[in-house]
Amino acid sequence: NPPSKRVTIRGQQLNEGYDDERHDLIIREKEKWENRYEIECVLGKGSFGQVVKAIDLETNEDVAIKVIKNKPAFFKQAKVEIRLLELLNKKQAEEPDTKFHIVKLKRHFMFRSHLCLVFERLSYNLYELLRQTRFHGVSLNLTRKFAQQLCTSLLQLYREDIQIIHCDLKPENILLVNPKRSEIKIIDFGSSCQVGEKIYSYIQSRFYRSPEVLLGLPYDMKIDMWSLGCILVEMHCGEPIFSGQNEEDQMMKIVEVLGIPPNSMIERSPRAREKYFEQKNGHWVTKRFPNKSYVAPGHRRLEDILGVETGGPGGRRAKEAGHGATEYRKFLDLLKRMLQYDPVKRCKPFDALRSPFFNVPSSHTPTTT
Ligand SMILES: COc1ccc(N)cc1-c1cnc(N)c(C(=O)c2cccnc2)n1
Repeated sequence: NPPSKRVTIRGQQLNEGYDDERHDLIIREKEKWENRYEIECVLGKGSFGQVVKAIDLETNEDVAIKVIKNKPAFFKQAKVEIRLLELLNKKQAEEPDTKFHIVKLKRHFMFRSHLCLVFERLSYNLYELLRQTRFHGVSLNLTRKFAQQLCTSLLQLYREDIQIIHCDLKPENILLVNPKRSEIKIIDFGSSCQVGEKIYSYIQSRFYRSPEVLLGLPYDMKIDMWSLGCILVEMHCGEPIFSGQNEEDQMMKIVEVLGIPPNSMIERSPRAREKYFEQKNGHWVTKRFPNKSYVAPGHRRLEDILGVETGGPGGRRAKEAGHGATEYRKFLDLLKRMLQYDPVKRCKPFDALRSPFFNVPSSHTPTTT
């Protein structure tokens, strides 16, 4: 690294000057790594490190290289991601006709003390797609296509021989394969684990965090189904259904729509009494939150959020083909089964895929945003 690019902390160079102060590798465009990857630019940054755009000169493929921070904790979690993705790749290779809708990890290598994961390069994520709609949401038909692919993906993750919990499903972690098509893939298994190997209790991005995680209860793959329900409402309405500013606010926003959680969940929860609920006349009620106004529990109806009888979200889909009350009722029924408080009652991917919401003659489903 030329002296200008070298970073020193108290006179010490970080990783011989290759790393910046956040333990990320300093990326220099046009560099060639491992005499194979021509580096173009940084696509994005995350807590794990950064993603760079590159060309694999050996295969002439466009790739995305996830460059993990040069820190033990991130290295360790990335090794988990590699193990899980290699398991999924193996199953995909054994079952070429099975749809996984999960990003393909091509290989990994060490470079200047950074673990690097080489992925097929995908296009932009569903949050960026929502931004393109000025956060008005995509059509019900496109939402249905995303829903079917994501339910299919969860079906594979739930399998007895896989049992992977993604733990961070959100629009930013779902990427279009091609900017002009509706095919999507799930990325970023950096927070994932397998059932029986759960080590963290503080998981999932807040807006998509399941009730059982908010309550500090045991969790399993069902937490991803909760996140999926939240994502599907957001994809069609344009904004998150539960946009809590902190965990208390998150729970309250869920209570506004779904009412008070089941007694069995509250009574088993170490956090419930401390953070969210108290008993009054033998019933569980929400704690008073000063300077906060919430709709009474269960009084913000999902039917109204979707605009089932009123022309869709904000009435913006009135009279639009494929957006009648009948279609919305099917969508509503599926969402109510995904957004069940009790993970035992929450629908499984196998049942979700049999929802009437997915029975639409293909000739009627033009894809528009
Ligand atoms: C256009 O693609 C991207 C743009 C921005 C960012 N941050 C990532 C990507 C991108 C593209 N292709 C991919 N395969 C990936 C990933 O697999 C990925 C991204 C972040 C974390 N983990 C995996 N990420």
